[in-house]
Amino acid sequence: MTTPVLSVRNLNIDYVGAETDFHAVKDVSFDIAPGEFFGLAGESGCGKSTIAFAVSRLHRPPALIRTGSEILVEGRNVLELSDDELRKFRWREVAMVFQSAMNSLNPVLTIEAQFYDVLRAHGPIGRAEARARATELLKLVDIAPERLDSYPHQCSGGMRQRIVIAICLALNPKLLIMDEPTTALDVVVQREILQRIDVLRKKLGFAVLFITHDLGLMVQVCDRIGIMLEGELVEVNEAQTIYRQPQHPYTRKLWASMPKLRGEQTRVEASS
Ligand SMILES: Nc1ncnc2c1ncn2[C@@H]1O[C@H](COP(=O)(O)OP(=O)(O)OP(=O)(O)O)[C@@H](O)[C@H]1O
Repeated sequence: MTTPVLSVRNLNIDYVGAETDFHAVKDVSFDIAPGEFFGLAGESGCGKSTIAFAVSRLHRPPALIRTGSEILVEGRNVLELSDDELRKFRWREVAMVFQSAMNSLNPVLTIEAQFYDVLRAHGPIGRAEARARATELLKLVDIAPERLDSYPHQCSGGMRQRIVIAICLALNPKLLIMDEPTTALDVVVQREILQRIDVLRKKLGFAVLFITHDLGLMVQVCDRIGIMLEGELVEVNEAQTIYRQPQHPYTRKLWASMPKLRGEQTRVEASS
């Protein structure tokens, strides 16, 4: 069997308070295979983002990962990495697109400079080489190279989001975490971006951890889906099973709370 790109084992996370602790993630375990598109769904507050931040080692106090929890990326425990190892781990092994990623670009730097910052932070690279690499990366997300000279405010929301995704792919990560990456965008742009990601992960081989509360969107793009309820992972199944034969009563309840989908549910497929 191939080693999973991500293996989460008995993950317990508390938010430590002055009086009491809040147990936000409760003994969660799941695997993501290389190249797999894996979704985590559940209502707001069920702990999805807390998991995403822990996997990228971006969690901050008061979040506290309990002893005994394991997060393995290709078999290596992320929770034991030193600061130096962490610097190499971020972007190279795991890259994360946040909820409001399109607003995370630096407004006073050109797109080229923002690519340069990431590329240069991970090894010596000249301006010309960085520009060539950035051009290549922009092409992957269907953006013309002239945009390298633009500032973020000169690009649309959907374009900025695709630029952030291209920056995330700059160092060929094995896992791309996307936490509600398209929530602020209209449905057409949202769909286009997810189609692009689907094409890219097939072409480049990275796996995706996709987080959203939109189960309908999730079944269209994911291979497998985990359903979370109040910090617990209550069901993990193939996307089609989640759609056609949901096993857990809460998964059925989630569907019942969503507007009815009409006709056959088909996967999002796009040509490369
Ligand atoms: N800094 C914090 N301090 C205390 N509690 C927190 C903190 N951040 C999150 N929580 C709590 O932890 C729980 C899980 O939050 P989390 O953001 O992971 O949920 P989520 O499923 O990602 O929600 P959403 O879909 O709204 O982003 C929630 O009850 C939230 O209120």
